[in-house]
Amino acid sequence: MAFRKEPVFTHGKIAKTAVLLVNLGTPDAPTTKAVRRYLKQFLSDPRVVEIPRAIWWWILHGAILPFRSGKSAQKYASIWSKDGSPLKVHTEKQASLLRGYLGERGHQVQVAYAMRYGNPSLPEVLERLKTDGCERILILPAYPQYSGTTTASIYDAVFEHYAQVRNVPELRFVKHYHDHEAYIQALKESVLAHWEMNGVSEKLVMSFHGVPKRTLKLGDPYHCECQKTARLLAQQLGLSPEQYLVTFQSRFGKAEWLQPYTAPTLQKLAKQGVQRVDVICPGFTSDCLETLEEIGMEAKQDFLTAGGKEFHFITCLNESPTWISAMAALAEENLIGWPTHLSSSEREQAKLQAKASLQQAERLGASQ
Ligand SMILES: C=CC1=C(C)c2cc3[nH]c(cc4nc(cc5[nH]c(cc1n2)c(C)c5CCC(=O)O)C(CCC(=O)O)=C4C)c(C)c3C=C
Ligand SMILES: [Fe+2]
Ligand SMILES: [Fe+2]
Repeated sequence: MAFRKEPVFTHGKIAKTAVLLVNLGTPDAPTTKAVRRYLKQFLSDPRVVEIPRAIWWWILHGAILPFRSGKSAQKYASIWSKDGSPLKVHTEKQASLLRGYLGERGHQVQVAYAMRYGNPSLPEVLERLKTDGCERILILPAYPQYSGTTTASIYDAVFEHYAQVRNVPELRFVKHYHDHEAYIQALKESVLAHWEMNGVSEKLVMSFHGVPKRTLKLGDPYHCECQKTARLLAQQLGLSPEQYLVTFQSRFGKAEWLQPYTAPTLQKLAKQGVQRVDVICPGFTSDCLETLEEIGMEAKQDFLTAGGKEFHFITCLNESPTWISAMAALAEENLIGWPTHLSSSEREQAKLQAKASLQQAERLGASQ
């Protein structure tokens, strides 16, 4: 086994702490070539598709990549911003804001972000944190609900990287925060802000990314965690069971996924005479292809074509202040026991740095 090259151990070096926000990832460009590269990495992950490797290799390379890459690239092109993929733009801004919030709360931590698939890659960012002297790393997945297909895949990639490293840092992982008070509060505020601007709809549809149904029977808690998030959010909003629905979107392949599916449910609601729906995607912390295109464009069209009159998509948490402070609270709770607190002079310095990073995030926001 050949380990990665690393610096000689030196005495007295101050060990730093990092919070690493990890999201799913996205293509580098909305082109067939870049989408193909991304899909190949994503769909080759045995956590994502559980079909035996030899069979799946033929299906992936013979049927999926040649056809899906171009179609997906067109969809990506319809949501691409001048700064790049929305998922990446939001994740970068969130990390920058989180750095500011944690600094203001008196923590001396580095905050970085990485992608499970695509760039900036997890190995590349973990390597950079090592070079920067980070001896403690808290991994914060961008997924509130745990799933073997997403959260555990981040764990795999982290372990796989450190399997090649001699001096492995202290590691902590946030598993989930589907029922965390601050996350539910951030969702509640985004719905209330939407209602204040647009009035209240007849139904609030809470659409989560789907997974194959069999994973539920095989022990994946994802379905239950989605249901719990929905129940807590509905409670906070004072909604009765008739006023909201939980649905699952983005089905891939022919097998059954978690039901009810989002698009057919919206069509059914329109046919039943529901005139207006609000759709929120609580499982996505950043807007991305699945929310902006699949919900904001495709599902909207489905609802209107089936006779619905008004379709409102409630944007994801993105850079909302309650969400960034929820992330800061989550990080803080999981940093307990690690020496991240600053002396009073260091605190003053951190406040200045925090101000600078907030300004940088605002500049990034202004250029969006
Ligand atoms: C093939 C199986 C897939 C599983 C299982 C799956 C689970 C899953 N995904 C997310 C979050 C996101 N998925 C996104 C895109 C996306 N997802 C799949 C497939 C599976 N996802 C594909 C093939 C794609 C790519 C787009 C396409 O070709 O349709 C995204 C958006 C990424 C972006 O660039 O904007 C997110 C986010 C979760 C939370 C999840 C299980 C819980
Ligand atoms: Fe997905
Ligand atoms: Fe369940």
